[in-house]
Amino acid sequence: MAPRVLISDKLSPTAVQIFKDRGVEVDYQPDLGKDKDKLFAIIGNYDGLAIRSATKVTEKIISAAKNLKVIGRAGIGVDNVDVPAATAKGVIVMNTPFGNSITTAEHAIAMMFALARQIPEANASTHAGKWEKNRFMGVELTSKTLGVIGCGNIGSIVAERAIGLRMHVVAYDPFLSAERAVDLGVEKVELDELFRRADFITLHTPLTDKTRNIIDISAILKMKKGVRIINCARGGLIVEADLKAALDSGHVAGAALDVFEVEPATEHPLFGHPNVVCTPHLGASTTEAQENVALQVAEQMADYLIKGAVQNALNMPSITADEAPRLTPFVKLAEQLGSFAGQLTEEGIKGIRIEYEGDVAGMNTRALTAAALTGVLRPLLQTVNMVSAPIMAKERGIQVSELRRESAENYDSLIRLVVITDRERAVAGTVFADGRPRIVEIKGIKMEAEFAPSMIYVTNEDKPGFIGRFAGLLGDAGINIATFALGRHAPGEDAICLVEVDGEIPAELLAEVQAIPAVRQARALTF
Ligand SMILES: NC(=O)C1=CN([C@@H]2O[C@H](COP(=O)(O)OP(=O)(O)OC[C@H]3O[C@@H](n4cnc5c(N)ncnc54)[C@H](O)[C@@H]3O)[C@@H](O)[C@H]2O)C=CC1
Ligand SMILES: O=C(O)C(=O)COP(=O)(O)O
Repeated sequence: MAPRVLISDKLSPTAVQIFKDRGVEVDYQPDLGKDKDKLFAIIGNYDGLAIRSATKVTEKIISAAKNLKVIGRAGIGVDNVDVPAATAKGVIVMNTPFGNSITTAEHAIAMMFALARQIPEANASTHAGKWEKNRFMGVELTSKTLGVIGCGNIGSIVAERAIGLRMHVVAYDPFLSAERAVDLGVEKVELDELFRRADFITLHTPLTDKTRNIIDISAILKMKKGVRIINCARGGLIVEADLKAALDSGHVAGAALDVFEVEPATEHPLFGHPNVVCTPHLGASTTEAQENVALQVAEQMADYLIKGAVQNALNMPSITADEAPRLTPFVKLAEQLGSFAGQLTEEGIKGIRIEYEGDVAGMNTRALTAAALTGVLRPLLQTVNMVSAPIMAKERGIQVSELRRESAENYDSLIRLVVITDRERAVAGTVFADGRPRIVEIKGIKMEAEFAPSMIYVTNEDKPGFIGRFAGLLGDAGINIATFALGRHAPGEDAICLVEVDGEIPAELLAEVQAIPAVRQARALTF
């Protein structure tokens, strides 16, 4: 069945077309995002949800999203999505990190000019036939200092444009390297210094617990009297009541706000203030940016739903569309090896080491490790997947490590999964030329078996007579053997057998196998 996507915010028709072209069923309801009850009622029908900022994807919505696999944000900020809740539920959250950044940077520059020359007020006055030439006196931007808070994609475009306007740019961003600052031509400073020196301040950080309320009254009091503030990032970065007080007192000469603490903002204490310029979250609203983000989000979501490719996900390693076909059998192998180990491990797992040997060591091992963890954890957590497995393992205190070797002894590629409890148990496998995963080693014993829906795994002492009795019990129980794989360390030592059977394995049969004197353990496994 074709995957189904709901678009719940206004997106360019390009997105609808791309979904259709790629074989994804699409339901375009551009106003639905505003109706959280309706969204809650219908979200269970969809595999994908494409949004902008109006749709709030809360934990409650995610809990009702029974089939959801991917949330695609046609834009940058994902503060309207409960990403931890999505991750816990195994839902990928992806955004389009560059599609609207130039447009948003241009809006910030436009807002800076609007403030400097009071363009909106002058425009309204002129339209009203007042010709108040003497009322409006602006300030020049040239030679002024612009403080950029958050110098990532958008902040650095704003900085470049401002330098072009002959402004001096100081930037505060803990993740901005000294080299990047030099390349951009900005001066990297601490936040207090930025507050002290800037004539204009523009915000370009995401809204996080660290950045929320970054501009409050104590910050404002560190700023120059007459500072002008521009916010085209997120409303929660500024304490709006503090900003109003500072505008009223004249400490802040002007503010330009594209974003608000509560949106849509239809009434607000700053509305009507003569020194405040407002736009209704228009930062990303140009034809070009909306084409970019719609096209990109639809391609990314369709690639994931149809081909398993992952791009620009915030909670899952990337898998490109090119590598997906080659990686897929190894993802399956890693998950099945994990599942094998997970089904056999009853003690608390302290750690998992995944060893990649040969060609597979050069592949996307982050994705493979996520798949292996999924397999290990599935017996405990039915809904775990590659998105949620790494965080679930971390929450359970399981230390995960990867080891890569360029060459493998007997195969082009080998994955060995080692589960560490009070001891270490290893299982290894490969993918043959037919694209099908095989187990090739269990506890250091070489053997070869395919993973099958119903299997019996037996460890025993290598003694004559065991196989005959074991096969006899299966025959007596009417269980047909499909394949039979054996391995042992050395004559008379530890031996294992992995048998694929048709149909389910009754518990009584397992108990009978377990009672054969040479048998150490007999377990039913499913893949
Ligand atoms: N008004 C609008 O329509 C739009 C608003 N935005 C907003 O702009 C934000 C920034 O977008 P990008 O530049 O693309 O993101 P980005 O991730 O490229 O850059 C954000 C920068 O903020 C920095 N940062 C993080 N925490 C910080 C802190 N505590 N103090 C100072 N800097 C900090 C990061 O190091 C990073 O360099 C988005 O998160 C989104 O909320 C984005 C697009 C449109
Ligand atoms: O991309 C972002 O972060 C934005 O804020 C743009 O929001 P929008 O898609 O215009 O609702």
